[in-house]
Amino acid sequence: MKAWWQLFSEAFTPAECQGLIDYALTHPVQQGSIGHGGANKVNPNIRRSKVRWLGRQDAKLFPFYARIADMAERANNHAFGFDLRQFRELQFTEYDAGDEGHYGWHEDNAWKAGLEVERKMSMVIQLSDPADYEGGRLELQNDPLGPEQFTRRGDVLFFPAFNRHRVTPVTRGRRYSLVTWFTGPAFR
Ligand SMILES: O=C(O)CCC(=O)C(=O)O
Ligand SMILES: [Fe+2]
Repeated sequence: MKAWWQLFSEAFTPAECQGLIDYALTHPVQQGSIGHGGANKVNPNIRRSKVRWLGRQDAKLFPFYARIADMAERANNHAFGFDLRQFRELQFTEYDAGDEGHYGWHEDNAWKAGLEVERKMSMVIQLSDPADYEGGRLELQNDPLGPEQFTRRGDVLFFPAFNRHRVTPVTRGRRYSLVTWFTGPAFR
């Protein structure tokens, strides 16, 4: 592993980001949960956000998934060197100032013994125009992002799932992000 994160700045255009938001909002909404596998729980103290799942089988999204797969491979080859086999559905996330949308410090992998496959690399895409919200900063524990980094619409960030991170409360407006995880044989 050579870095704690890898950023592709403005990899998607504002129009692409808006198109994704509009399309994602047509999907059924759920309350964001925490935990993995069968143990998913809703705990608003740790996480307050709404999620919508964008299916892997949706032909409309194939080109988009292909671009993500390509970037993921470049990020992994360049920065992490993990053994990754596949990636999950896209999670479209909504954080609203109205209910102080946030997600407290957490890791995305499970650190559970006996797992065959686990989340190893995480990805977040910044879909919202930064003028549309305040707060809602993604913070990384290891090698923190600078104040200007990962603030632009269309920015794509990859990091090891075990780099602890959080999203600070949204204090004005609404922030949308797109998240997915790349899995492979569990860390040993
Ligand atoms: O929305 C974000 O910026 C990150 C969300 C996150 O960490 C997660 O869903 O695991
Ligand atoms: Fe996360």
